[in-house]
Amino acid sequence: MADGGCAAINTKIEEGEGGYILEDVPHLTDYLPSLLTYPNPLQDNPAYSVVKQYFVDVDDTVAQKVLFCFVSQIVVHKNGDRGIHFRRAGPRQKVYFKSDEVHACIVTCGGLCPGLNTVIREIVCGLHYMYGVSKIIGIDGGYMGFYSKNTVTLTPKVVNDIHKRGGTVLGTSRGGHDTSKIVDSIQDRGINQVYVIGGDGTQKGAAVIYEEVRRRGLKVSVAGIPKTIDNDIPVIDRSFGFDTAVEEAQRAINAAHVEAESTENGIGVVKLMGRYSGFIAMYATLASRDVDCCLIPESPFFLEGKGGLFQFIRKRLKENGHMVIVIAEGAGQDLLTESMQSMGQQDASGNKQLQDVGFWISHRIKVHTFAIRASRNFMIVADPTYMIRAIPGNASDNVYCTLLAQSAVHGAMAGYTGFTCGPVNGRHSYIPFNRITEKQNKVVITDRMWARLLSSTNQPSFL
Ligand SMILES: Nc1ncnc2c1ncn2[C@@H]1O[C@H](COP(=O)(O)OP(=O)(O)O)[C@@H](O)[C@H]1O
Ligand SMILES: O=P(O)(O)OC[C@H]1O[C@](O)(COP(=O)(O)O)[C@@H](O)[C@@H]1O
Ligand SMILES: [Mg+2]
Repeated sequence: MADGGCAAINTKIEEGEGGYILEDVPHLTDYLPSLLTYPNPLQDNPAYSVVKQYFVDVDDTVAQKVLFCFVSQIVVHKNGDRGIHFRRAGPRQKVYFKSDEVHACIVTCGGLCPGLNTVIREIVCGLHYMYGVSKIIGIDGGYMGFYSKNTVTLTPKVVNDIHKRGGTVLGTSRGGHDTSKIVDSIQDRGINQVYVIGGDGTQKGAAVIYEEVRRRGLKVSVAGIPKTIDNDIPVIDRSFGFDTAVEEAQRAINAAHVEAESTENGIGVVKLMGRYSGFIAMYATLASRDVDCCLIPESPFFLEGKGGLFQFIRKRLKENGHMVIVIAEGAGQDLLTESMQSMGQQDASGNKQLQDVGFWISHRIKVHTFAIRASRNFMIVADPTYMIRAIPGNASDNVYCTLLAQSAVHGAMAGYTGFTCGPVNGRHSYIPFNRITEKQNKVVITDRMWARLLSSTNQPSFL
């Protein structure tokens, strides 16, 4: 696998007076200075021409943090508030591609996520209806599809209904990122806009594709659309599909709760996705109100002794006669490796493969409650992990996916490249790849949201 970092060409920082910093994204003219520009075809589009100030000012930027002690604006110009800013997403007055010159491709990589098909649909429709583009292809089966599979022709008709389906119509995969073969394929096929939909691994892959494209001096825009069901991508407000996943997770929690409360001392355990971040578990718990204890990777816990999980289970069963435990898949991995042999295995993309915490914890609880006769050992273990991500996006995610897709299309048409897009403080922005791949967004257990959870479940903090 290639290494995703090349700070020199990925970092474009502009500093203004008074501490203003723009973490800008690359532009094709950074290495192809004499490119021609064309008027944006949207200016003649009857739907958009009525909007006042439809085009985004080239100098508009979005503040990462709104400093209320200074100016409390989110969109500012150069020399505005101090702090980090990103370029505001949206249509520009000038574009760097003629409609009939564009040959776009779309690829989806990594794990599934609700809304993937909506993003594909809206890139195709955005390119077609807003910019008059007709040459759009889909890459089959993730990065490796660039060099090992045939492409799929994408038209508004082909993608018309796909947002109603879960998964990705293009297929996806882990591993197989061969930068030079991918860029050879881009070059050989005459592709000049690459839309890459995927998580942190995918965006690292997109960054190296951009670097190689630039090294070869190609007029190719590489645009990323961040995807992760775990909501662990930093900088952006939230990731698409997360809202849908939380909603679906609630259904599983409800089922576990109904089962648990229907029997004496019933315990429902619901295992949810969240490799390194417990956002799905935390939000599903807060939303459902049926959960007695939520365990996430960011908050270590222990089983035995004073203040431990077993003591809490005994107390809750005594009080309520049943309980529901939600556990994120990455929680308690340190405890598992102590009691099981660590496998240390990785998937094809190099992600650590986790041991099954749902199976482990339910087994440990069963043994404990049996020993103390606190329960008749009735236990339901719900593992809806794949059910919450293999579904279509809900209404809110679908609207969000549309905005993301349109931001990416506007950015590529305006000649930006090596960027990913997403809402920052509610405003869609173009963000350099390195900013979203250098770290993960995690639940901060000293923040108010986790405190709200602790107070709503009244579980121990295990500190
Ligand atoms: N550091 C990296 N450099 C280049 N490609 C990468 C890197 N990490 C992951 N990839 C590629 O990105 C794709 C998706 O990565 P993966 O981690 O499986 O999912 P996600 O993008 O959802 O995090 C895979 O094809 C993988 O080979
Ligand atoms: O079974 P798979 O495809 O490896 O997916 C499992 C993983 O996918 C995730 O949903 C995250 O996937 P991504 O990194 O692709 O966003 C994790 O929560 C989970 O550990
Ligand atoms: Mg990932």
